[in-house]
Amino acid sequence: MTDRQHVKEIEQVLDGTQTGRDSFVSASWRRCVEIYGMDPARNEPAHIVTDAELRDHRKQAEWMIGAARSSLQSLFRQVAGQNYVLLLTDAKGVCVDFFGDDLFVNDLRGAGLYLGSNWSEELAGTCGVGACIVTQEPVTIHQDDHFGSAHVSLSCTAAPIFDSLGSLAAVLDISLLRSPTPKRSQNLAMSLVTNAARRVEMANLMAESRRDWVLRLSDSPEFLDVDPEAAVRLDGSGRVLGYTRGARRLFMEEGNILGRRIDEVLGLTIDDLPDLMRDRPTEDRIIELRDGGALFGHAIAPQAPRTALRSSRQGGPLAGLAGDDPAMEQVLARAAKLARTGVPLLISGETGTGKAKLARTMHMVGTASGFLSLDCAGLSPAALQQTCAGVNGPATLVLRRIEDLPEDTAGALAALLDSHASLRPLSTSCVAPGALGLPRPLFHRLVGATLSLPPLRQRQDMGALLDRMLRRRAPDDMRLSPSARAALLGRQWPGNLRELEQVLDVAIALCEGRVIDLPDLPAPVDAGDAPAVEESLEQVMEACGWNMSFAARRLGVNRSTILRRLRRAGLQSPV
Ligand SMILES: Nc1ncnc2c1ncn2[C@@H]1O[C@H](COP(=O)(O)OP(=O)(O)OP(=O)(O)O)[C@@H](O)[C@H]1O
Repeated sequence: MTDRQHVKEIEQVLDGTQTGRDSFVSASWRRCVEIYGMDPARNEPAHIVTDAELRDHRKQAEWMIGAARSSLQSLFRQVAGQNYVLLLTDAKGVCVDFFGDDLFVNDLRGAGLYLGSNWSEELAGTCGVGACIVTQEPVTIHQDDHFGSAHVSLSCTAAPIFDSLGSLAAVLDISLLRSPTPKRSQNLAMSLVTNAARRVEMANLMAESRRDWVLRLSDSPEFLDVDPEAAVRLDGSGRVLGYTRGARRLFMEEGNILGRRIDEVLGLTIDDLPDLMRDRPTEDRIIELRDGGALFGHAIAPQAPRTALRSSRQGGPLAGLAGDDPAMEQVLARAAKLARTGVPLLISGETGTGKAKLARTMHMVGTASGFLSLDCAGLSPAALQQTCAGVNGPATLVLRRIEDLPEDTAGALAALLDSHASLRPLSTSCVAPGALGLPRPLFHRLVGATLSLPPLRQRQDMGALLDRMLRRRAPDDMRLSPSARAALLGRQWPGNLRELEQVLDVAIALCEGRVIDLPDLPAPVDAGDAPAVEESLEQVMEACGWNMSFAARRLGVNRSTILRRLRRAGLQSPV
């Protein structure tokens, strides 16, 4: 297109003729003439700020330049050899960081694709950065989409970067000096630049959230831990302190979520966050949305310790583990006092009573920043060492089902704890401390104090637990009929909280309307099979007629574990 044709098309657009341009281009042309008073025939070169002004702009944008650097570097590597240049501009359109091929520096500088160029729309006319600042959306301004004829050889694709309060902070632009004619040739550039902008927002949110919770969200479990789509920053009471643009889009219908509590927009509370930490399988970390959809969540605990809880009564994550139950209150008050010490702890209780959850929550209110969690069944010395190899600095080591620790790993674990004094072990076990059968040296490295969780059937806060679990799993207005509630309160719950969660999941799935009734409840599993946690191995064996398969099933372990435990305890069948 010649300059004359370009000017003519701009005039047609101003007269209201549709010429096939994207609407945001036509709108920008109109602003250029009607608001900034620009002449379509102009051929002005790029606007470059002075060195002193550039220093000022860079200084103001220092935090953003830092947050964006590694994303820009990786984006530049992806487009290496394809003549793309990357510009990071501040919210006013001044280029504060730049990645381009040294071979073309003079050409790039001449075209304004360089440090210090000012691409605000009121100076440069229609351009990628300028249109992005005005629309706050990603845009491609391709060749003669540009207003000024000086820029019509360029193709510029720009995406906005927002700070965690939702204000425009910067623009990331990827440009070509010369490009193929079809605009769609820049579709890949658009996807690269929007993804890079999302990662910069994420890096920025993470950097400013060291003392707060971050909840990262993704609709696919594969990307949850590596490249999530959205994130929110939460204070200790679950209020939203900041978010990425992805989260703003996600909660669009909720309006502004800043300052609101997360349970007002998602089916979870701050107390649920420990369940969404990385030690849980990704596919278990599901969060229900209010519109019936679901997302996967990854919660990252504050890295710096919060103020100590003097007692669980004062609120906070530990208090969220129970309602009004005297036994739980005692356990949690003790847990709150022990959480911030380095004392090794054993948490015992029947299967599903919430031992692992209590361990994670204690880590959260404790002082250690690192967090490791290992299942002891079948754990080899090599796997143990490999998991703990990268530890530097204070870390919590959760050892789940310590009673299943293979004999040959016991020595390695004792040695590891001796060589890593900053590792604090929190072990969980379904058998009473006295029946653990661990070698004495290891036992005393693991059990400085004990916490024993009551079985669900003995808890007096089951009503509150039921309501809380239902609120988290079902739509807001779903409730239990009085007879369904009474039936649940009367059950034995050999699988404890885990079983309760599963029964509710089944009931929610089977329920036709909004009221869960008796027929929706799955039948209780035979309470006679329930193992009593504090039962000794000998008692279990006797109850099972010394049949190892029965005993294995009753304790929820395999036969070889029973054999090993019998050997350790020096027990033999009386017949
Ligand atoms: N206080 C609680 N309130 C609500 N749900 C809970 C609570 N504690 C645990 N849960 C839920 O119950 C289930 C079992 O919890 P957890 O894995 O901590 O039990 P556990 O005692 O470690 O089990 P096991 O010994 O079988 O490994 C989990 O899904 C967890 O989210």
